[in-house]
Amino acid sequence: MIELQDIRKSFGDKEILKGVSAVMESGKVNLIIGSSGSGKTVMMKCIVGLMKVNSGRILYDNQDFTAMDDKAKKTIRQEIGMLFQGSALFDSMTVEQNVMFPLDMFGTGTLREKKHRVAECLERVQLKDAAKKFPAEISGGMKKRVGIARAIVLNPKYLFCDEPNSGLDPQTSLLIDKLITSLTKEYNITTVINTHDMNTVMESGDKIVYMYQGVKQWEGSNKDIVFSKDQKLNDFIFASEFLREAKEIRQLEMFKDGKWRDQLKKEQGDK
Ligand SMILES: Nc1ncnc2c1ncn2[C@@H]1O[C@H](COP(=O)(O)OP(=O)(O)OP(=O)(O)O)[C@@H](O)[C@H]1O
Repeated sequence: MIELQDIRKSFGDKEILKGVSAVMESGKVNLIIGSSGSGKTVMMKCIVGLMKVNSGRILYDNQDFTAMDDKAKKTIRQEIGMLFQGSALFDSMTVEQNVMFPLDMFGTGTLREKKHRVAECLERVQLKDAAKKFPAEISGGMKKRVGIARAIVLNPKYLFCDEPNSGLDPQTSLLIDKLITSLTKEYNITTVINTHDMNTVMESGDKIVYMYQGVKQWEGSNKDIVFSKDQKLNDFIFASEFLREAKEIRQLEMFKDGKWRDQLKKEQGDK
């Protein structure tokens, strides 16, 4: 679990994060959504320590990351897996060498054990047959899966993914989302995803934090979204006529199923 307590971040006199508090839960895919410039990337960089907050606290499983010395921060960093936008693979290395890289940097164990772990991760993302290929020889979706294998090779407790579906077609995106969700649940990882992808929001959004101009405007799950009355969130998610109609149909279906009672209760607590 990662807890943000009233974090603020400014550049000069421009305040980008205006006191954000949120909980990123373990075993869940926690999504950060919001329009361009709302502060999602700055927030993620603050959480992983690439940027320093001006005030507030960030707790990794109750340990105050913001108050740690460099040595303690390094320990937390070794428990973090990162999937970068565009996969960020090394072009001159094969798929298996790319996945081996974090093990060579931070891992312990013999070469044989490391190779075994790489094979295990490639198997998990169904890329065993591509082990000897170079990034230029595989598709965008496969590159993402290599990125995922590399991100999980050190058994992270925390996984950060920046726009994991950028540049992928909707079907491949769904496969990537499902893979990230199943790994998150299987290994009880606290996964944090920064995304614009509405399919991801609807399919994988166990926990969603919606950012608006540096403020946490709304939080809830993909099921709550259908019943949310937050106008800013609705304008952002259901931007097209088509999606607004789809939302109404979904509400009707839930109404018929009787699922609306729980949602209505939640809605009353919604802004
Ligand atoms: N290093 C920096 N120095 C100054 N301003 C910055 C810096 N990084 C980000 N910003 C500003 O912070 C604001 C939020 O940027 P951020 O990248 O977090 O937005 P975002 O929500 O991730 O947008 P997008 O969806 O387009 O990636 C923007 O106004 C941006 O110009």
